[in-house]
Amino acid sequence: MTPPPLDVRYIADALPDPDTDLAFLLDDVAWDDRMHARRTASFGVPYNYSGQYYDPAAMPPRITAIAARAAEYAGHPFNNCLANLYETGDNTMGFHQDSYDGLVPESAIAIVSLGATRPLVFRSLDKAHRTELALEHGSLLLMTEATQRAWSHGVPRRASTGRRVSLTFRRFTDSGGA
Ligand SMILES: O=C(O)CCC(=O)C(=O)O
Ligand SMILES: [Fe+2]
Repeated sequence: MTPPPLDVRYIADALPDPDTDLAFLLDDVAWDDRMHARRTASFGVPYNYSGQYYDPAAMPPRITAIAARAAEYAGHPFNNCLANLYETGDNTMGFHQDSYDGLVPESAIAIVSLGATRPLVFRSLDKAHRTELALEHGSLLLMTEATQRAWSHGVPRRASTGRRVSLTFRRFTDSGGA
């Protein structure tokens, strides 16, 4: 059986100063504890993510700069950043497809990774195919809407690993995500 096309683009070393970015995110972000699997924070336009409502929040300049870098690779701007903090290997993200409700059609979703390398596992919807990408410190991953339709993705539990932050950037329409 041929797997559906996995239309993703991985760029290693996409950021000029990932160590300082990581320190900023660990020290200065007010992380939200409403989710059990990991801590989160949202910047930019309001967002209904995984059953939680996130108020609009100004993007700190450091995140705006990362968004601009992601925009160069994606070819369009982003107006929301959903940040995920994985403090240990017990912090996870279950298999899911990112919703395009409220997003600009054909826009990319970008994942910037900082800290410990964790695999992002892609599974075809029929579960017949599985592939994984190691998301390294300072990397950027771009995913298309077609990929969300054919594959789910998740960050599984790991026995022993260090802290990781992911920043997921989305481009909402003016009527938005909430
Ligand atoms: O932490 C990651 O790399 C995955 C993030 C993700 O899939 C999401 O926020 O929808
Ligand atoms: Fe996702």
